[in-house]
Parts: sequence; structure tokens; C-alpha cells
Amino acid sequence: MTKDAWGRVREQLITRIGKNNYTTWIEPIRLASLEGEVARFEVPTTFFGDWVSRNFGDHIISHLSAGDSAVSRLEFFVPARTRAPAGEVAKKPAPRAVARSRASDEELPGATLDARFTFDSFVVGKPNELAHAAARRVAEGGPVTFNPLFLYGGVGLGKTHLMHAIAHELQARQPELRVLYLSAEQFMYRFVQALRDKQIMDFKEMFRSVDVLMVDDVQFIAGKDSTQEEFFHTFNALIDQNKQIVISADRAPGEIKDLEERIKSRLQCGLVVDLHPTDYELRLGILQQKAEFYRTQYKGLQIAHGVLEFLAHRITTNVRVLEGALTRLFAFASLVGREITLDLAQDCLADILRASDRKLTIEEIQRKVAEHYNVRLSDLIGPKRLRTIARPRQVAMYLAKHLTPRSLPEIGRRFGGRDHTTIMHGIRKIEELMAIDSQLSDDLQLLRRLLQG
Ligand SMILES: Nc1ncnc2c1ncn2[C@@H]1O[C@H](COP(=O)(O)OP(=O)(O)OP(=O)(O)O)[C@@H](O)[C@H]1O
Repeated sequence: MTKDAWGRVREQLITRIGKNNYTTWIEPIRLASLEGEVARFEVPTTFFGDWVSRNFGDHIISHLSAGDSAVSRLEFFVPARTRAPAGEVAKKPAPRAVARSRASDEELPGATLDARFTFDSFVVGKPNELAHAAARRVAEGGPVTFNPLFLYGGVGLGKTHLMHAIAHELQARQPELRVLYLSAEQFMYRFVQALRDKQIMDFKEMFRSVDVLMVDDVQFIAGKDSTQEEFFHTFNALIDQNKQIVISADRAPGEIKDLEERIKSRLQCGLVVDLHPTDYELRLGILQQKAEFYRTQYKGLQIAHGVLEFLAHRITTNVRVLEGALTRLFAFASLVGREITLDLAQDCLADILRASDRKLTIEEIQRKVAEHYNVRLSDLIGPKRLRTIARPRQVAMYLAKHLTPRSLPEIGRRFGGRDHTTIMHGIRKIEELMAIDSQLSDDLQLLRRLLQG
């Protein structure tokens, strides 16, 4: 077997794994060497190599081993020139570079896009429908209707997925657009590097030349004064030029501590949308979609009725954990060659299921109560004493005491640094009112039900 024979193997792989998989995963890799039983491949990113190894490694080995050579191991490496600089690990590395060039072919210093994060693979449900609709609107291009689009929500709820989907869609519709997606951490890294290399003007020019800027996890720059300052100027310059900006964070602009007020107010100028925690239907929808994908990967693997429903019911933390559970389940079942049954799921996922046993946080309670009474989360936590806010606040304090193991001083800290005696007073007030106010006790029942799933 010579390196030339790799060409023949590639052709065989097309029929074996399908054209789509071939184009996405095999075409971009290069056989660098074939020594003894080891074949070494050059890949664009580490993630890419892992994926190819996990999903197509066996096929590659069996095709490479046909004839007179016996390949038993594959190695994947990222050539030095494409490796991300130290300290700049893209949050979700992936096969396609986001940075698209104009005629000049000049590269933008963006993070890589995950090819799997598209609108097609995003499952829409009640908790994320508004965020999805807004993202779709931005992805259509055309006149900017809201700027910036600010997406926020807890861990693993699909913010990055939606941002990548916007970038993919924009690139497909308008390949000439300069779309730059990067994390706030990368923004800071670039900025510091530009300062160090005395290339700050190039930095400014480059960021001001994009058509669409997307910055993920903006809370990262809170408290980092010079980076905030630079971000603010970049932001203003792009808004002034009517260029679209999309930002994500783990909380609403007003709630990001140590973020300058002027930035907060700028971020609030456009459309601020929340990705709510998943509900049962959304989790089931996501599981069904992923299971469909795995069924094609692991041909012949059966999944018993009720397993997905069981997982959707039990794993409520976030979508990343849910996906991880399903991946592990399919891999395990295919290894042991068994159907995926409820028993198998319980055995194989015992640790995940244990960890997912509902642990309610004070923040979840505050969000739910604020939503229920239609008040702002920042007001619920803040100092306002208006009855319309004070009462929901006391309800949230009461629920925090009854539904979490937190102590009164801990609860006080989460309610804007209030003293534990204030919390105690709030809880007592609700206990007294519940006995005479049926509306309030109905509210509490409903909230308990919603929060405890
Ligand atoms: N509605 C959805 N449909 C399909 N997949 C989803 C959905 N929401 C999240 N996911 C998947 O869950 C995983 C985590 O999502 P993502 O990375 O976008 O979360 P995030 O909100 O950016 O979280 P973090 O704050 O941790 O960065 C991804 O693999 C993503 O594809």
C-alpha cells in the first residue's frame, strides 16, 4: 500500500459511508504517512480528528488494510500552522472556518464553526421559540431590524448553536458577507496581542470592516477594563455603520456584574431574548432527532419504546448532558451488541441519572417567579420596595427556603446581599398571607409544580 492508494481507498469510502459524510469528514483530511501498521493523517482541528477516528476509524482501517499492508492504528494531527495560538482554544472547535473573505481573500480571525450547528438541527419548542425566530430573522440578512440581537440563557441551552446557525445561513445566502464569529475571550486575546505587537490600528480596522459581528459569552469581558473599552468602541462603530451584531451571554445585560453601565445600556438597545430552561417536550424532541441520527450511524441498533421518554423525564439539567447521555448509550449498546432497553439505559447512565436528580437553584426560582408575576429579574433582586415587586420577591424567598437546602444568609446573598432577618421576615409574611389569600396559595402551588417539573 502506497500513499497513492489512499485515493482508491477514498473512493471506496464514498460508497461505504455516503457522499455527505465523505465530503464533510474524509475529503478535508490528508494521508501524511504510512509506516508499518500506523497511518498518520493531517486534520484541520483536533475535534475533527477525534470525530473521524470515532465514527469512521474502523472503515478506514479495514480499507487501508486490504491488499498487502496491515494497518492497525490511525493517528491524527493538526499541522503546526493551523493550530490555534496558546490560550486561544475555540470553545467549540469544528470543521469549517467561519471567517469568510471578500475578494481580497483576507482571512478574518474568527473561531471555527461547528458544521452540526445549523437551523435544521435545532429543535424548536416553547422555551426557545422566540430566540429561534429572532435568529432566523437575522440570518435572512437584509435590512437590520434590531441591533444588537442579544441571546441569553443558562448553560447548554443552545446559544452557541443558534449563533453558528446564523453564520452558516448568512454564508450560504450571501457568501460575500464578512461574518465574524468569536468568543469574548478570543476578542480579548486578539486585543491583547494587537497591543503587544503594536498593531492596534490593524485590529480596529479589521473589526470595523466586518458586516456581521457575533460575540459569544460576552460576560467574560466584565471587569476587564481595557477590553470592555475597546469592545464598546467596536460595537458603536459597527452600529453606526448599520452592521448587524449578535451577542450571547449567560444572563441578561442588566445582570452582568462588573460590566460598564454604558455597555449594558447599549446591549439593551436591540432585541434581548431569553432561552428558557428546556421543558419535557423540547427535551424529547431533541432526543428523537439525535436518536434518528444515531440510528443511521449504528445501523441495526434498536431502541426500545419508552427509553427516550425516560431520559427526557430524568435528565433535565441541560441539552449538552442529554446529548452526552444518548451518545454514550448508543456507543455502549453497539459495543455489547444489545438493544437499548430501559434496563440498559439505567445501568449505563447511572452516574448521569444520579447527578441529574433535580437540584433546584435559587436563580431558577427567581427567574420563574419573575416570569410568573411579570416583573424584571433585576427588580426582583434589586432594592425597589413597591408592593408589586416586594410581594413576588417574598414569594421567591419563601420558595428558595422550601425548595433548596440553602441557609437564610445564603439566600440573602442571592437576593442582592440582603440580611438573613429580611429573608426570615419575607418568608413569615408569605406563610401568614397564604392562610387568608387563596390567590397567593394558588400561585405558590403552581410555581412549586412548575419548578419541580
Ligand atoms: N434546541 C436544540 N436543538 C438541538 N440541539 C440543541 C438545542 N439546544 C442545544 N442543543 C445542543 O446542546 C449542546 C449545547 O448547546 P450550546 O453549545 O449551543 O449551548 P450554549 O447555550 O452556548 O451553552 P454554554 O453557555 O455552555 O456555552 C450543543 O451540542 C447543541 O447542539
